Amino acid sequence: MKTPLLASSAPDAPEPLPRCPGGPVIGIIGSGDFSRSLSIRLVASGFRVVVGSRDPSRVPIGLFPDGVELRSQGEAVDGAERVVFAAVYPEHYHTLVGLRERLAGKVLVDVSNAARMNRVERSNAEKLAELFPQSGVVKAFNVVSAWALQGGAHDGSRQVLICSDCSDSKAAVLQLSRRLGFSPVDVGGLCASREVEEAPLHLFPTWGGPVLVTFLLFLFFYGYTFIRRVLLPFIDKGENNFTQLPLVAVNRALPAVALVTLALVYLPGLAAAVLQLGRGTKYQRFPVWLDVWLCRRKQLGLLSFLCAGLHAVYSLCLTLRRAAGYTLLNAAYRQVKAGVENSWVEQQVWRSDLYLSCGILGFGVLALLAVTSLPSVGNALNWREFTFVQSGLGYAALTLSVMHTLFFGWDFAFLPEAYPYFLPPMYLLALVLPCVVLVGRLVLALPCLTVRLTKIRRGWESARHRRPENLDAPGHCGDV
Ligand SMILES: NC(=O)C1=CN([C@@H]2O[C@H](COP(=O)(O)OP(=O)(O)OC[C@H]3O[C@@H](n4cnc5c(N)ncnc54)[C@H](OP(=O)(O)O)[C@@H]3O)[C@@H](O)[C@H]2O)C=CC1
Ligand SMILES: [Fe+3]
Repeated sequence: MKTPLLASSAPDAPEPLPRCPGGPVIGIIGSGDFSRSLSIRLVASGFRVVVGSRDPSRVPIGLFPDGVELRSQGEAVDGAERVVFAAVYPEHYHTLVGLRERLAGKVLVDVSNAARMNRVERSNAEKLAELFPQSGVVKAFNVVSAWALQGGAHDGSRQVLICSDCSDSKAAVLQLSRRLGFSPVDVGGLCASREVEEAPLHLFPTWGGPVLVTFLLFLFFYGYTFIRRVLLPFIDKGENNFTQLPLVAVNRALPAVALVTLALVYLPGLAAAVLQLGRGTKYQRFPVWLDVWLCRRKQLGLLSFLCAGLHAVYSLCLTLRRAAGYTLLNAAYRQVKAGVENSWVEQQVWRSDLYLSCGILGFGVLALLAVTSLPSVGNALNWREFTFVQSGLGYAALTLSVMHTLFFGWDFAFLPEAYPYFLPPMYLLALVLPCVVLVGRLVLALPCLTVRLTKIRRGWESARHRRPENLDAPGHCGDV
């Protein structure tokens, strides 16, 4: 129910709130972005909401969903049954001290973030608890952005870190966040709030390693093509191939990076299988580097997809280059001069069609993999479907990409001119790791190894491990 804009903006002239039937009333102090997004989520989850503003007449009620009451700060606190959110920046907390008595006995939720990392002073939540000693201050929801709150994906996958020194208040907020469709994690007392407040300041913490690996691979392949096709021919014969640098060289490096990165997605799974086979048990932790690598496969896969996508776009643009026009004209002129009427080479037609077809199919499968790595899509699949997509289709994408590269290379690797300055063609280098992975996968598919590995993964242990104390040893961290 939408209230007409309040006649009175004086906070101390409380007007009884109309009590409409429905869920519990939640109070929110502040009418900014977070308040708006939170009220959308609360209303969608069946709560009633009363928002407290310093000046309700200045806040356009249309920005809030139907049913939200817009009142003074004091009225919002009084109207809330138990839980009140402080959706204001922490530097303004002191302006709320006039509400101390009215907030006594209520749960006061602090949603603020830290302004910087490694602070020495107390956390915002600890400061708020000092200002409001009679309220149960709880730190929560700060890791969720206003945008994610509005998104309303009630899939329970989004974690909310919660801490408080008051167990009753914490329990109330844990329950509330579950009803809002989040996955609450109790991280202890209010002393944990400093870390919780700094959590949103980390920038893509799981992407650093994969991005660095992809960047270094790009530098390597770009550097290799620069030396082999530009620098050495220039020093040796004075050839000017520098025009290749902005586009052609980039488009040579990108597919190589995509291929190697995709191989890096499947290599740790093979290494884990080999370790388990060698150890004869799955109840031993993997080395830390392997654990970390296993946990970064999704990021590596998405980066491989990005490079493959860029390669596709670059390749489509190759014919738009001025250089492509000149090369075609020159070739046509030479052909006319030589009196050649038909330049059709059957073998080359097969080669280019096969190479393009494998590339398109490989990219399509890779796109499917990327889509299923989205939590909302992945969550809709059962375990068998997810394994089929991520492992079965993953190897299909790798095989198609290897075939695309082999058709591209054709018989070139067998010609002496493929090795100028004793440097092999780049596509051969890019094929090494993917071929190792594919051969490794085939070897592991041998029945004797598959049967043993399946037994190990279902809990069987070789004789040297079968001791009673092993029964409660920890399992491995990454799923393979
Ligand atoms: N936006 C986001 O994505 C997220 C925000 N947060 C946290 O939520 C809190 C609010 O953020 P957000 O909603 O984005 O900020 P906004 O600036 O959009 O809103 C803050 C609100 O605070 C109220 N307020 C109360 N007292 C004062 C005062 N003295 N001076 C200025 N404003 C005051 C104002 O409402 P009025 O004028 O009606 O009184 C204002 O609209 C912050 O602590 C932030 O760290 C946490 C996670 C995500
Ligand atoms: Fe290609």
